[in-house]
Amino acid sequence: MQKRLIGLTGGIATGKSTVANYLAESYNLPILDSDIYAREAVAVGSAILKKINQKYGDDILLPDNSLNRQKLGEIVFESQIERLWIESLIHPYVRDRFNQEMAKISSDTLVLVIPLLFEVGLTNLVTETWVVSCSQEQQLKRLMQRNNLTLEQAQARINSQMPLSEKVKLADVVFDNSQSVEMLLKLVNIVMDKTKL
Ligand SMILES: CC(C)(COP(=O)(O)OP(=O)(O)OC[C@H]1O[C@@H](n2cnc3c(N)ncnc32)[C@H](O)[C@@H]1O)[C@@H](O)C(=O)NCCC(=O)NCCS
Ligand SMILES: Nc1ncnc2c1ncn2[C@@H]1O[C@H](COP(=O)(O)OP(=O)(O)OP(=O)(O)O)[C@@H](O)[C@H]1O
Repeated sequence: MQKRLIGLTGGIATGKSTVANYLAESYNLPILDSDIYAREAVAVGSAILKKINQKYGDDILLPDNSLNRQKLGEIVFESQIERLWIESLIHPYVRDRFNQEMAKISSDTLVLVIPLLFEVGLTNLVTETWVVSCSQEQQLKRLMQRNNLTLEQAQARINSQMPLSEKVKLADVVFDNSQSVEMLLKLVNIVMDKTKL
């Protein structure tokens, strides 16, 4: 039987992790998360971190030699050229890690959390696409609060992604996370009930 591979995406800070954590806890579904692999890619001692260090100097590292993510974030979300360079290093690694981990999991249903699912064209990895959405105002507010960003920094991160309205159009299933987390999780229950195989 064809495995059910759910590609969970959305805008930055719209609620993907909230949905993924709930699917893991309440439905016992295995979750693979591209942000985790992207962090693995730049681990201390990795070839990719060395390249980043060579390009941006020692200021891009923290005292323990790990990546200063805040500093790299300021660079890549301000410049498309820098972002494309980082992506060209990290995305092939992330794709390989997905393939490796997917091969190990025997469960019928699997969730792949991929913020850039549509931007990077990874939809061929999944059998259905879920988008978590919310209003622009809420997205900005949640992002600024969670990452302690200014309005300009948060807006730059949002602008670096495909507009949420376009992701909504491309999705098989859309979750409107404009209200409470409880409401979001209720929507997840409804979709899980309806799509039970
Ligand atoms: C720039 C970095 C160091 C900032 O790290 P930080 O800890 O602040 O953010 P984190 O990694 O937790 O990402 C948070 C969110 O930012 C968004 N985001 C990350 N990278 C990108 C990108 N290249 N383009 C658009 N949005 C992005 C995603 O929605 C992601 O969920 C980091 O995001 C990164 O390494 N990005 C490049 C790799 C990448 O494209 N990752 C996306 C998943 S493959
Ligand atoms: N319905 C909601 N009401 C209020 N806050 C919420 C709601 N849903 C999520 N949040 C908060 O918004 C922030 C973003 O949520 P979450 O981390 O799930 O988003 P994400 O899409 O996984 O983000 P990222 O793209 O950065 O990985 C978190 O601080 C979370 O607690």
